[in-house]
Amino acid sequence: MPSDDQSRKTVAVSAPGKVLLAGGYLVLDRDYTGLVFGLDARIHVHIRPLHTSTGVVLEEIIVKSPQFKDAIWEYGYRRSEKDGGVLVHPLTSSAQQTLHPNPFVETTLTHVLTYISTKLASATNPSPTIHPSAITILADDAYYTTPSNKSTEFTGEQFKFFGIPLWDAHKTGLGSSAALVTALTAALLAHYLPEEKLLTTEEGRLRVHNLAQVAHCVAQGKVGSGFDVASAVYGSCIYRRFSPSVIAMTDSPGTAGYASRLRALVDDDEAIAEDKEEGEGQRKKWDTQITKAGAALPKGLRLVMCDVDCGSKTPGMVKGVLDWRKREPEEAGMVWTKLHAQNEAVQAELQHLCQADAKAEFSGRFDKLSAALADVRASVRNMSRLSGVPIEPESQRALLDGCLGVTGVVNGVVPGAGGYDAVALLIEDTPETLEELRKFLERWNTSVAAEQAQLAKASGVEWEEAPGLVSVLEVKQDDEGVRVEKGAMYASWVLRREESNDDYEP
Ligand SMILES: Nc1ncnc2c1ncn2[C@@H]1O[C@H](COP(=O)(O)OP(=O)(O)O)[C@@H](O)[C@H]1O
Ligand SMILES: C[C@@](O)(CCOP(=O)(O)OP(=O)(O)O)CC(=O)O
Repeated sequence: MPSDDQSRKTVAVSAPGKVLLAGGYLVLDRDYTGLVFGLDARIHVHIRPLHTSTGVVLEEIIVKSPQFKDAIWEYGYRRSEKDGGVLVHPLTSSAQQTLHPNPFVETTLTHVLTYISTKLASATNPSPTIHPSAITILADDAYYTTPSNKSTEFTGEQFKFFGIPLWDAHKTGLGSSAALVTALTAALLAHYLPEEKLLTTEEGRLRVHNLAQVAHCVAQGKVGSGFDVASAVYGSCIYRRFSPSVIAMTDSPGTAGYASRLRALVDDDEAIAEDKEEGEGQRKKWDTQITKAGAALPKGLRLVMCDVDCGSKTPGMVKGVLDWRKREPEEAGMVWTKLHAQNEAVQAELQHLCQADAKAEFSGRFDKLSAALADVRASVRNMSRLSGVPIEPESQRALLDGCLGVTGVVNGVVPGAGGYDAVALLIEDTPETLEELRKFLERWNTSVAAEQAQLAKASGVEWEEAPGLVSVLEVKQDDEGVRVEKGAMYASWVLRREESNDDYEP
């Protein structure tokens, strides 16, 4: 076995989910910022060398999500000629893979392996071997609504077996794809490159950020602002996006010179980067601004997410809002300006409260914050009404208003793109407030279920018991971005599924 293969390490990396508390839609435009909190729900990626029992070296990477049924993706890869990079293709032997591709995994492999191939290349070894590996993805529970009728949980373990295929899982909207792409990017870099300081230096972290942004943008069709990848890398922050032109590489993997261009882009390398429009030697093409100061919650306040087990399709909503903005620039411009000022007022009040932490707590301490969030909600509803996109739909408005009636709930918003994803509340951080909130949601669910049953009866439809509609997600704000984890905590998951593939059978 070649010595560079032996030097490859088994590595585990995790990255956090997110909630965009303020700045939805506006943050798509570089003139505006978004306030994003990282969460303690993380996506974990474990990577190890893949050795075949025969010793035959295959160009293959196997990716598994063992918490879900049938979630195995097998990829072959090959270096393309003329510096075109590494092309990754699904191995067609897996029928599931054809039916259920995983573009986020595939695109990340293509881009990160291409980048790695340029980093490993040297004058004496221009085409270094990329050895096969086995990757395991594990997600904290909060990313998916637990199916009420399929509790196949392994007690005492950190991760849950969901008992359903990934494509049937209901997402809670915490940003699984951005956390996955970020953790996978960092894990691949740490595994294949002989680097110790990937996540402990600013430069290393920036490289993970740039590469993950490119891979996520390509997989997602370049519709997002990248706030979710930024928070997966850096944790909570105030985010100003990079200019869209930064990642406007018009060619695709496999075209001559793609690998060097990708490397130049990711490393922001003036020696190789050529930007004919902006002039040569333009270093710092990446103009992302990530500010950690000001993206914190004061002591005594915590974030709570309430899952509504429904979900919305963000790209369609983004299109709807942007189409309206194009159609009605004056009307939308007024909403943008007002909402921006209100978002900034929320940021300013949070900062003020953080600085005043040392002072004694007093009742009414969060009144100003509550009012600032109410202003934001009013403008978001206005945006909803004018654009015709259900950003804070009526049912979410009623839920938020209902929660506001619980003592200790400061206020809440439909985060990010809004719609029917989980709502975010800021509450006083006491066990009593959380308990009261849970009780309120139980009553809420009972009354919604009763209402639905009555409607069904009136229309003559057979009634089945309604599932729990709204629940508190076990998740909190957490400041830390992508980090290296101890591999040992994944051992049972990495091994269990290999020993017993029967577990995948329905
Ligand atoms: N546990 C997982 N294992 C493998 N891929 C996953 C996992 N969770 C999410 N993904 C990938 O991320 C996609 C969901 O991304 P997206 O629709 O952007 O939702 P989100 O808002 O959670 O990011 C899935 O279709 C899948 O490709
Ligand atoms: C509209 C947006 O500004 C915010 C969307 O935030 P969400 O948190 O709703 O995102 P998804 O996880 O993709 O559903 C689009 C963007 O900035 O990318």
